[in-house]
Amino acid sequence: MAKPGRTPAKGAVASARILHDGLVIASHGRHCLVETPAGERLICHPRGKKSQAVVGDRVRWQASEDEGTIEEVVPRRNLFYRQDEIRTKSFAANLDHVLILIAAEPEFSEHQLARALIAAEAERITPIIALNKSDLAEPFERAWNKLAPYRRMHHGVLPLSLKASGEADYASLMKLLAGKSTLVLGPSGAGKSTLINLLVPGATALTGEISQALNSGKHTTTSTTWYWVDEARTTSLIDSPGFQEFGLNHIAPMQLAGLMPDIAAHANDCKFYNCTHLHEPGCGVIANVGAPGKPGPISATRYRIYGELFAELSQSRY
Ligand SMILES: Nc1nc2c(ncn2[C@@H]2O[C@H](COP(=O)(O)OP(=O)(O)OP(=O)(O)O)[C@@H](O)[C@H]2O)c(=O)[nH]1
Ligand SMILES: [Zn+2]
Repeated sequence: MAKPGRTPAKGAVASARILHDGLVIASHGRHCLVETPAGERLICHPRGKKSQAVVGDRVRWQASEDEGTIEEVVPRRNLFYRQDEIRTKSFAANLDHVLILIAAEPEFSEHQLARALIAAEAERITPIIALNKSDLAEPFERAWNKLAPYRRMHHGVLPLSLKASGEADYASLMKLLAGKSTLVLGPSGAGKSTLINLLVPGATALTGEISQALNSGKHTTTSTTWYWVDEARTTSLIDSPGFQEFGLNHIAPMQLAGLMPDIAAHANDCKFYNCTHLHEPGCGVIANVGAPGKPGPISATRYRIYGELFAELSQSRY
């Protein structure tokens, strides 16, 4: 925000009653940082419940003193969120991709990965899985093998070594991400900061400035931040914590199979139209689950995750 033209916008103060376009690039509590089409940034407050915005939202705002009020949130094309028994947490809106970054080390949780992929499918957001630290040969091979079912699914897996081959990784990431808005998620230690700093030099410093602006000088971290990768502002990365405890309470148990592509591929071959794929005779899913020594199109682990999630989501409904 120290960049010329990017200070909280004094120039944005205009006569009242005029609505301006803006993009929400960070939020903290109820207020957010809004960027104007000219690249100026200012703090805005929601007018009421209906104008509560999240990062990635396009908004219409009105100037007030040196700040603004959000008068309207433009209808979203999608909203990536998680939901547990207690609360709903929105990560970001209007996304093209969710990039899930995991690494050879520390070992990742397949359960957590499966949950994030399901949440992305539910909002029709294209997921990308990247596996970092390919320089750690042995753990990488183990993780790569564990990802076999995901490599076979439509999204594939992108191998990275962000520290060892930054330049090559920059090129392969940009090939996928150019012109798109991508939310980056990942467990702690996978290399999320390394990735963001590779694509957005100075991102860490920028985050500090943004959270200071939003918290009136206090040093607390903002939960979600939008970064432009290019000067022309066509490619963006959104950094958000919260890969852990990925609640899927917003998804109905009977929706689940359709959101897991390897299971969905066989879910229409069942004898009963309302098959839960848990125990029914003539189930096309069960018939395609692999067993030790007999790999099937659906991995035994993926099928187990399906069953566990089905039980969890059935329980949370009552
Ligand atoms: N061997 C190896 N280490 C890497 C690679 N990329 C990142 N690291 C290291 O992994 C550690 C974690 O990287 P960060 O970028 O801080 O990870 P993060 O996901 O942001 O982690 P949190 O800050 O805990 O959320 C650091 O010590 C990095 O130097 C890589 O390609 N290979
Ligand atoms: Zn079935």
